[in-house]
Amino acid sequence: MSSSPPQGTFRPALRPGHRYDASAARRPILVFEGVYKSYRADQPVLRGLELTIERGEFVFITGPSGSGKSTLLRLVHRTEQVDEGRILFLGRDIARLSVPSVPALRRNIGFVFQDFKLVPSWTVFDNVAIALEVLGLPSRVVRTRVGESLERVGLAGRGGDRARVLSGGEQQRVAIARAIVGDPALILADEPTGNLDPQLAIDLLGLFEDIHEMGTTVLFATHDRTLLDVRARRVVVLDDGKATDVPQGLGALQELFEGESGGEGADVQGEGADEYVADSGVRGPAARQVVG
Ligand SMILES: Nc1ncnc2c1ncn2[C@@H]1O[C@H](COP(=O)(O)OP(=O)(O)OP(=O)(O)O)[C@@H](O)[C@H]1O
Repeated sequence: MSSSPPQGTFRPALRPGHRYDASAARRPILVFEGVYKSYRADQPVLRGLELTIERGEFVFITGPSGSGKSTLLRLVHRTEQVDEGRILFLGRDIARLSVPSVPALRRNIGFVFQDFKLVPSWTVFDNVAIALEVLGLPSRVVRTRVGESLERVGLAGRGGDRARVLSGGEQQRVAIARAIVGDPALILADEPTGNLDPQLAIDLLGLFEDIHEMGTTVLFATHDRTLLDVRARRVVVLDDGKATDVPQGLGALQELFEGESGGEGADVQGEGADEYVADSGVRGPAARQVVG
């Protein structure tokens, strides 16, 4: 049922035309119930995964390479579909959302990728603005909100620069600005610091923490042990297709990380526009502009 939200509250809108659902806003933001996912029948990735994320949490998702961290995030974003089980976003089963409702889901979710997925030849401003332009917002609103977002990530005044002239850390800040410009309830970050040196990685983590402080739920997938040690946070380990909470300070992470070699390389300047548009469920003239 739709009604007016109290001032300053989160406005979940999971169906086109439904601007606010008061009961949805009280539910855990994400519940995984018996989730199974495999890409090949003989290699299941998630096997009956159970996990609840409350609104306002900051949760690290970690685990060995290939344990399914990216898969889990992609299932939430409906880039992949569960084989069995349910993922409830504010009480609604993501797998059961109709195709026209998927963009509404994604409007509530910002996604930050390891390889940034910027368009190198575009300006910083345009790389962020695209997330709002595809929603058809007036250019005056887009200008204001992009300016605010760039300020939040420490890039005020850089809007006119081409993305390709920015450092890796700055490019990831642009990607974060793009993820938050729509004021999402949830940020999914998939190894967002994997291409950055250790100090930059810690700086970037601080930025995600600032965003979290403003009320956004953050799911941060990483196998960078250093980041997990920066501050006591909820840490969920994926292994054998299941999710387990790791008690802080019990040395459990030590065992997990033995033999792990840290982040993998990726193409920083990779052509990201097509994937971003595809991932965003963006269609229509703006999408053609991006892809073209
Ligand atoms: N689109 C796909 N098609 C086939 N197999 C896939 C696909 N995506 C992932 N996989 C496989 O599923 C498993 C889990 O991959 P995923 O990328 O989710 O793990 P991860 O924990 O994020 O790994 P990493 O830490 O190395 O990034 C891996 O064995 C991977 O090869």
